[in-house]
Amino acid sequence: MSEQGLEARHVIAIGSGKGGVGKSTVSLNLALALAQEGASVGLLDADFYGPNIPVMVGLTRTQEAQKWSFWRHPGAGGLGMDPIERFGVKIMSVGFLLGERQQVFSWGPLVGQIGYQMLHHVRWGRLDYLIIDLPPGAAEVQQELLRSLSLSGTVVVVGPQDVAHLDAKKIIEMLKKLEIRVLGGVENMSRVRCPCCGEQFEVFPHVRTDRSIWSLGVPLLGSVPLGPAVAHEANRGKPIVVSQPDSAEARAFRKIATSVVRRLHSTEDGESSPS
Ligand SMILES: Nc1ncnc2c1ncn2[C@@H]1O[C@H](COP(=O)(O)OP(=O)(O)OP(=O)(O)O)[C@@H](O)[C@H]1O
Repeated sequence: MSEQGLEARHVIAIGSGKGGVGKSTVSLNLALALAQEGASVGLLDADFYGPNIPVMVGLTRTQEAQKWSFWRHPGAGGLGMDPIERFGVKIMSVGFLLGERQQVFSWGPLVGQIGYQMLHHVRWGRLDYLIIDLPPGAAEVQQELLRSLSLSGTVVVVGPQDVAHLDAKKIIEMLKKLEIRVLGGVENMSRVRCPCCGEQFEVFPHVRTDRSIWSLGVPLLGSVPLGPAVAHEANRGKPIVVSQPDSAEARAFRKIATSVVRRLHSTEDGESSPS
């Protein structure tokens, strides 16, 4: 799709019902896995309340912004803004424009405008995929942002807890109402992998299928185990897909990338669910 500054074949938003389930981790590692396959990839961190992608790629801004500047579209006499390239992915984040500890309380009315600006007034160049990390939840802010985007589809990230699925169902209902396609779900931190023997086990009680998002016919794109290295590497600014490409977690992210591409090229909905 091509509209003003953005020329992307596919724009994919990553959402979650709850915070902390790994939405940014999935967004980043999915973008990197697609880039490793030779695609031209952009990543827009639109998580207004917790823009964590900069930290996860080793970039932080300490200086607080005094006001939000609206820069103009590059083609309309404005300068536009360049994304920052890390590990082969072009990145733009709310976190590049605010201080790391800066809290903004009144995003509400501006979200649509800022979302549009970060999408269309940034010099992304030609992209195969633009991945968008949404704020968690299904409130007015998320709806406003989603309305301002022209999406190929969405991916919903869930944790292994009953309540994570309960909240994720709300975002799926919201996407249905907005007539936005759900490409599938990612189950993150579903199992813990023992660093000594590699054996995997569940920490939380298994979510009953009828209470899970899979009961809504959402296809499972892949499951990522809870691996301490994912968090350690992210804190060092080195995403796991880049720093430990042979790990079980990196392999899981690459499998998710393959599933996403497959889903983009299929028109069918409602596939497999986890056992
Ligand atoms: N599979 C995993 N194994 C271990 N740690 C993980 C995994 N996935 C994510 N984490 C860690 O969990 C924490 C939360 O992840 P992340 O920031 O991606 O969540 P989020 O859903 O985007 O949160 P929020 O929306 O509240 O910002 C981070 O410290 C991250 O490194």
